[in-house]
Amino acid sequence: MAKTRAGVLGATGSVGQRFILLLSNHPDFELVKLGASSRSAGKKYKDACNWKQTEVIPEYVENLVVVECKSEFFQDCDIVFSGLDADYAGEIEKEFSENGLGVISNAKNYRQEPEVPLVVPIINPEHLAIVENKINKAKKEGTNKGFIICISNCSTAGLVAPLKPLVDTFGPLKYLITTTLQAVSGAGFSPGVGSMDILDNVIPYIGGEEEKMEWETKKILGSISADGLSIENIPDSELKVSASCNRVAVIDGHTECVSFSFKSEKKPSVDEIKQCLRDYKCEATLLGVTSAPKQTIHVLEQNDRPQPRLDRNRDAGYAVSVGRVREDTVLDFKMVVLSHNTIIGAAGSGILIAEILKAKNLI
Ligand SMILES: NC(=O)C1=CN([C@@H]2O[C@H](COP(=O)(O)OP(=O)(O)OC[C@H]3O[C@@H](n4cnc5c(N)ncnc54)[C@H](OP(=O)(O)O)[C@@H]3O)[C@@H](O)[C@H]2O)C=CC1
Ligand SMILES: N[C@@H](CC(=O)OP(=O)(O)O)C(=O)O
Repeated sequence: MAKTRAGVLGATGSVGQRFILLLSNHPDFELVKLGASSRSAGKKYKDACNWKQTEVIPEYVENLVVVECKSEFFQDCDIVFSGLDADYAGEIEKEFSENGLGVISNAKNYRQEPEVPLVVPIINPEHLAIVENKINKAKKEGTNKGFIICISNCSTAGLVAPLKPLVDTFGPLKYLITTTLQAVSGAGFSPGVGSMDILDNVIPYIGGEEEKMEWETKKILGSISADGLSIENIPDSELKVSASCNRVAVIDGHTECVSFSFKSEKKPSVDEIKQCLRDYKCEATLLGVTSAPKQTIHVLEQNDRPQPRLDRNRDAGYAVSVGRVREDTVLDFKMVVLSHNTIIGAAGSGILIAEILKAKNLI
């Protein structure tokens, strides 16, 4: 099958670099275009970018010349991934979608639009039906086939991953409380978190993060409207979510301590919860797409797991790890969740979404 031609916006940043690594040597995609700010445009990628990954820059990417983020330069792309700074993503992604391009974005700008799916591909790929409906309509009517799909906030991705199979099996949640320990790569590279701020320290504030977690959870766990064109969030009156977010001196991998209660009086046992998580297979795995995790959720039994350094790369960062599942003295249950913030929390989710779209012949 012919490779799908891909572009990356914000290619020089933390998420952009992850996109490049995940796209290099990918059997389904060919990376053909890199975009960043006018500061980087015109330079070879290796000169424009302050590469901070533990793997080297893929050889063929080093000499690609970075272009400005204008849709006219990306018309040879079948799909565009965005790791743009949110201050600029709004205008740029809009211009791309208005000019016929499909954008899968890590930026927060369009997450709250009801017609834009907010997707954690191992959890709610069914929300992509909105884009499928839009593309089919555009094909039939010869109208603009551009679209935007948003990837969720990275901490929210880890949070909803174990909750969705539990909700599907044991019914809706009523209360949800989470305290996060978030890696520094989540803050990006420009300016990122200074070493004097984070070494020997914990910062108990990440601007806007708690609000995003509390809101996005209700959209991701929400449902598609009857006309198939938008998402209906779980109403605030049905689910109370409280998040407290902290930055810690970890490079990659967000850890979250999560407590929750079901709405129903009839509660599952701890063993039933663990079994439900172990049995869960995401649609990407069932479709057999390239990056799908073999095991979507790893349930760890050791008392001191999951840990970022030891567990973040399970299934190449596309899986989520859950440990310390136990009864809670205030809510029903509590557990610890770990997810790779720049893979399943960001760029990897973008790749997995594109693989699902490709498997369904939508790109
Ligand atoms: N880091 C993470 O774990 C996650 C990040 N996100 C989101 O993804 C996005 C990118 O984050 P991150 O990679 O951390 O950020 P970085 O600061 O590391 O990178 C930002 C990118 O945006 C580009 N850029 C900046 N200004 C402009 C402009 N005016 N026009 C075009 N491009 C511009 C930069 O290019 P240049 O080098 O030329 O300045 C760079 O490529 C953000 O919206 C962030 O909120 C989402 C989930 C997780
Ligand atoms: N705020 C997250 C990363 C991020 O950029 O999130 P969002 O995509 O919601 O802006 C963190 O600091 O770890």
